[in-house]
Amino acid sequence: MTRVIGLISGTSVDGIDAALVDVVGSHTDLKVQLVAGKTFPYPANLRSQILSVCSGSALSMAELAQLDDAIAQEFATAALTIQAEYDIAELIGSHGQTVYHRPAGKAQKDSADALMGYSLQLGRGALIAELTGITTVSNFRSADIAAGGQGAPLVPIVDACLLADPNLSLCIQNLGGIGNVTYLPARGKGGNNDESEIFTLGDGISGWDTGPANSLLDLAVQHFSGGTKTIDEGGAWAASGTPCQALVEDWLASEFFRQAPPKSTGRELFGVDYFDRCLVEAQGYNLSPADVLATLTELTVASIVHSYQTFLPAMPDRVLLCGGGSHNLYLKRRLQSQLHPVQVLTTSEAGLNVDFKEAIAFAVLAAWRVRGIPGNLPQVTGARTPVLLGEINSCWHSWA
Ligand SMILES: Nc1ncnc2c1ncn2[C@@H]1O[C@H](COP(=O)(O)OP(=O)(O)OP(=O)(O)O)[C@@H](O)[C@H]1O
Ligand SMILES: CC(=O)N[C@H]1[C@@H]2OC[C@@H](O2)[C@@H](O)[C@@H]1O[C@H](C)C(=O)O
Repeated sequence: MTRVIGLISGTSVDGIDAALVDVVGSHTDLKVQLVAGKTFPYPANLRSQILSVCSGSALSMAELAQLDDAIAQEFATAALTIQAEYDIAELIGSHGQTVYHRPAGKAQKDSADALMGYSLQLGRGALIAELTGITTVSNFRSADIAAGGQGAPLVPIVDACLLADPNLSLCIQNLGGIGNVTYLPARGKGGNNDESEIFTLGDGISGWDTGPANSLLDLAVQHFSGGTKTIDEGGAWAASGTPCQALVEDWLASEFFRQAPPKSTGRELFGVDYFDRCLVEAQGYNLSPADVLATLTELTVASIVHSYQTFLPAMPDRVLLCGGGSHNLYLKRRLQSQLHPVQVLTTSEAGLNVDFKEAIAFAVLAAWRVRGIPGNLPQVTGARTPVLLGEINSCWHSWA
């Protein structure tokens, strides 16, 4: 058993999810026990600095260094706090804070080469290791990208190990700032049922980013509330509106939703500029703020359902939701209605906490990294091969 701390702040930039996890086994025998989980909100000024960088504001090198260290310090404090009342962890897996994600894509003008991806997560692991005295694995996406992959999503392999069902095909649908799905065929049907090797078992598994989940909803809430609210609690505001289907259909016709996997995205596409364009287009339909929120919720729902219908071999038997959007009851209800007769539940109902699944996944990926086990699924990210994910920042001084 290895006690590991998993740390991540996602595209919602709401704070650091920290999970103290006991990890046992490796692939199909993988077991995790969540000892403690807590979200540490960013200080308001740090959050707005990060959001501004994510929306394309320029930064000097000195400001970049300052931001990187400020984030690393918050992550280190989260790690020290989460384990304060428990036996200390041997390892940290820190995803860091994504501030820029450029997916691998089509050839650049005048070049035969496909454009390589680039993804930047701040909160350097070396500083977290130094401040906590715990060896820290960080920078998880770069090796997959160097191998020609998208660098995302990375969680599907952990979903496969922890959630695959012998009899039911599943979609594990994350509803964070951005949405992503892992498709898991029933283990007993068609797929390889080898208990020892996830990369052959990975045969029928697929996964990709589905598009915006909450990023546009949060921007809309902030806009319509004059900055007094950050989220639509339970989806109540959106539930009081009516979605404009004509707008949803227009938006769904855009390139990202038509693109076949492997694909990933971020706030670079579904951020402030996209939301501003949505607002302009909504003006033509005379929509109230509640109608705009309902319409943006419907975009999330339609993009998910459309991508399952288009890119999966068959609709799943069951969808398990996770991420903050699984607390949005209106979003959940609309998904349930559009996916009918597919059953919609949450990963918590399958034993994996909806709020800490991503942090748990990076704890597992860190444990694999130090044991020399690759962590990407090439058929998901598009990488040429499985690769070791993450850089190990050893903490020598804690051994002295
Ligand atoms: N009670 C709630 N009601 C409605 N929405 C909620 C609730 N709780 C969380 N959310 C939504 O979930 C978002 C946070 O989700 P989460 O923490 O999973 O995102 P993230 O991890 O930052 O994103 P990503 O998975 O894209 O990296 C919030 O910004 C909000 O929109
Ligand atoms: C670049 C980046 O941080 N991508 C995140 C983001 O948030 C959701 C979606 O976009 C997903 O693909 C990815 O995160 C999860 C943790 C992943 O890699 O599986």
